[in-house]
Amino acid sequence: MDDLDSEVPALIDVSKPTVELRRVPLTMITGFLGAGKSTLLKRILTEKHGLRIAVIMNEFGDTSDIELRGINVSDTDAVAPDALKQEVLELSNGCLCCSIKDIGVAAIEKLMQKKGAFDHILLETTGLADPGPIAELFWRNEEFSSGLGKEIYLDGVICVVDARFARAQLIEDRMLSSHGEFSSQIACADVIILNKMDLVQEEDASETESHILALNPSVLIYRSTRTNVDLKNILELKAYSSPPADGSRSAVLDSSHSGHDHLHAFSSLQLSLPPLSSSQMDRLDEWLRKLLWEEEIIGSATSSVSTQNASRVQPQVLRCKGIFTRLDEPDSIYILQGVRSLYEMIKYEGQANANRPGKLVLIGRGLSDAIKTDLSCSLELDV
Ligand SMILES: Nc1nc2c(ncn2[C@@H]2O[C@H](COP(=O)(O)OP(=O)(O)OP(=O)(O)O)[C@@H](O)[C@H]2O)c(=O)[nH]1
Repeated sequence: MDDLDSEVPALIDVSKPTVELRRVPLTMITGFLGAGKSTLLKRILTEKHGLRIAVIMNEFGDTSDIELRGINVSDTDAVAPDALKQEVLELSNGCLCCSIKDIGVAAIEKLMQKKGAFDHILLETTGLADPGPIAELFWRNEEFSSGLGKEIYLDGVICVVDARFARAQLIEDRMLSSHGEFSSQIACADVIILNKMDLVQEEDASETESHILALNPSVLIYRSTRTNVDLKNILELKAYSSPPADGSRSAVLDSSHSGHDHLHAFSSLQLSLPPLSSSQMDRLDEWLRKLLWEEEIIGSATSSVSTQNASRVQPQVLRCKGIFTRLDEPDSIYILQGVRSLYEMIKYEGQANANRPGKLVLIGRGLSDAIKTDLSCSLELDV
């Protein structure tokens, strides 16, 4: 991927679960044009839900017409460069609404000056944004950990999907020679709001859900009309410090989807792993580094598709999640979370695992069964 960091990120020591106390959770909202992101934000900014949420958006758009008496525009920074000018509306339901042109760390740093005025941050991205690089901003790399990471943590990525047009959009994305943003948004999401259910039949919605799960087997999907989901389902997810959702409902997708008809399309791979020995855990870590950092042709799609240029395709992992157990540590589980080239493995003690099997979920491009074989060989497992 062109925008991947060329430098190998340092692996952070995360042997103890990070304490999330006092840090403010941040949720990213993505979704294709017209899916219902503004509708969701408007709801949050106007409804009485008792939550103090700060919403950051690129610029006041549909929500600028919120007719609330006594709206108080404060903190307009007259000397800041255009991109950093931020307006904060303090709303009567306790929310803060912020507008900034360039969403990024600077916008959040500025918002954090109002710390204490809110308990959660929602960050809206534009309909065409690939959330991957933005999510990476909030990853616990060293720079983030020593700065803004002390104040906020990425709680999860929500994607609002138009139930009426999603299927067509996904099919269109598959035709592209490079992946489309829509697929990328779905691949990166922890929760999908399947919106505009009033416009579709049940069977269409189920089919769309299958397409979504094929791309991202561990995502949670909530159906909605006018984004009327319970906010509890999208806030406080702790998606980056919890194991992947039980993939049982997406079992159909497992490797069957990876032999996809188009090499450039996103797909997912789900691998089951037995409890591992300590040396297998070391080799797993080595293998992940090879896959995520070196982008070697571990499992190029050549094995499933015999086209001449297939050997040019390298696996590119956008998101990985996993849960592993160790034979020598029956009271611990290890959770893997990764966005693109950054990943971490967190050990949770006091979790009787009864040697339950582990699993690894990879979401990206050019994933094929050859990756499974490569991992099995590395760990000396029977395939
Ligand atoms: N029928 C129907 N219309 C909806 C629903 N949710 C939102 N809409 C309408 O769909 C249109 C687009 O909704 P927005 O919330 O503006 O979508 P958006 O994702 O913010 O769009 P962009 O800002 O262009 O990316 C608006 O006219 C909404 O009123 C729904 O559940 N059903």
